[in-house]
Amino acid sequence: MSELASALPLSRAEFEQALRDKGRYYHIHHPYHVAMYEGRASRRQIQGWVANRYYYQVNIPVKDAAILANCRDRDVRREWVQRIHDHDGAAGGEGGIEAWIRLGEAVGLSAGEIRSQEHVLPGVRFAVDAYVQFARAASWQEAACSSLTELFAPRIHQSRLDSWPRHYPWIGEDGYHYFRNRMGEARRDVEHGLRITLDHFTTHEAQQRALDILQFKLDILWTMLDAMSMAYELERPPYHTVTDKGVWHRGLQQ
Ligand SMILES: O=C(O)c1cc(C(=O)O)c2c(n1)C(=O)C(=O)c1cc(C(=O)O)[nH]c1-2
Repeated sequence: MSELASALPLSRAEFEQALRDKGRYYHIHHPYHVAMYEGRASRRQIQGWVANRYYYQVNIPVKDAAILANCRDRDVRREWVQRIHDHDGAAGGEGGIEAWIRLGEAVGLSAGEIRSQEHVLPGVRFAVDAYVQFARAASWQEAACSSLTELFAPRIHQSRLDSWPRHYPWIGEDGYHYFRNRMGEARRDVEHGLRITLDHFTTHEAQQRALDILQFKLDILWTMLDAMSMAYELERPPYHTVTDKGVWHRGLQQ
């Protein structure tokens, strides 16, 4: 192929397909996640996942606020702001963060324990912080593109709804609201994020960058589960060779 031909951009449909093809690296394939939906996860592994993922949940609206702060397009902001309401809860309604705490209670954690972030591992914290930092520093279009792992999220939420009640009857029914709510919200979010991405990244170089951005986000999700595998599956939490106490820091920006 000549250099000129290789520099041609993908068509809109081909570019969308290339983004969707990144789904093969989604954390649904991480062994920690596979163990959870195949019923091989211990109670402690599920509790550890829920407690650690709380840090992702509370940072999503902060990340979305950073996108809004960088965006001068009122129409985009009007649509994007809905994501903050979804997680923080609009007046009178429960938001995703509250629903996540209910999931935590349903798996046997207390609300205080979850909110304190005492179980959040440094590796999870660093991965999530990298996502928020990226959204602050990047253009709003690039940050919107980084949310596109949500293309693959309805399937992962569905996999939990299909398998968890069967494998883990000890989890209370009240815990499943979060996953149910996200099925519709993620589809709507992704339609918007995809529109922005397909409109903005139109040259060959820009499309390659969008694919790199999506890979960066996939790396974040995968790395979070790597940290959890070390702590709750391999029993090698940070400093395990030195102490059995969780001495790591709990965040410097509380
Ligand atoms: O449970 C999951 O596996 C999962 C994954 C993702 C994702 O792919 O980033 C999100 C969510 N859940 C989620 O609940 C959510 O609200 C969410 C927002 C975003 C984002 O990047 O803006 N990703 C995700």
